[in-house]
Amino acid sequence: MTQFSDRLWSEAVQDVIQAGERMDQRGWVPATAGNLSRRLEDGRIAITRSGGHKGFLTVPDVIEIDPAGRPIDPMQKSSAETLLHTQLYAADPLIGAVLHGHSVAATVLSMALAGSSLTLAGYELLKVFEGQSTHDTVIDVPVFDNDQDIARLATVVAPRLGAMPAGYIIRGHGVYVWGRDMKMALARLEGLEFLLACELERRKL
Ligand SMILES: CSCCC(=O)C(=O)COP(=O)(O)O
Ligand SMILES: [Zn+2]
Repeated sequence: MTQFSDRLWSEAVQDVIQAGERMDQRGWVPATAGNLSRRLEDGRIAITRSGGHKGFLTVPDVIEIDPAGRPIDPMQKSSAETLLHTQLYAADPLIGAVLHGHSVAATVLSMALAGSSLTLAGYELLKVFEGQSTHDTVIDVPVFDNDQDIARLATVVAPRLGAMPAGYIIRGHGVYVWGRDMKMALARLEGLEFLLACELERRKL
């Protein structure tokens, strides 16, 4: 490994650690919930180890996987949801970071909804999502039933991947959001979580 690629790896690991801290500050990664990944400019993928608190990540908690989701070191165990990250990287070469959190709003709202999508309309903050320039728009956020078989869940997610400007929700579980880099993924996650919290509040009125 060259000095240059070492630097890339260190930056990616720091991005993941800092994003985990930020998600924890917002209450989106309770207990051992959530997982985070970052694709490097050279194509390598850094992802969180399975288990452990994502708000207190250290350098060895971020490990390298190949594009199929296999840890480069077979002794290491990457996130149980690794395939949901790698399917996004495979679908879009512009994606540089993927975040998964378990917020109260995403969990409660998706359990209250019967359908396969949540409609968000009229919010100024919708403009945080790709291609949106006005509040006067409607975004459908896909909601998939939870499944402990992540490979099977990935096959259910796959057909809708092209039309997810705000990410997607797994019912009773959490959200998946991504971006061209970690900063963008965090902004989108913050935007989606804000809107989910708004929807939850609206239902109480
Ligand atoms: C107690 S959280 C259950 C697993 C999960 O949904 C999650 O996000 C964390 O799994 P990981 O293997 O990435 O730690
Ligand atoms: Zn999860």
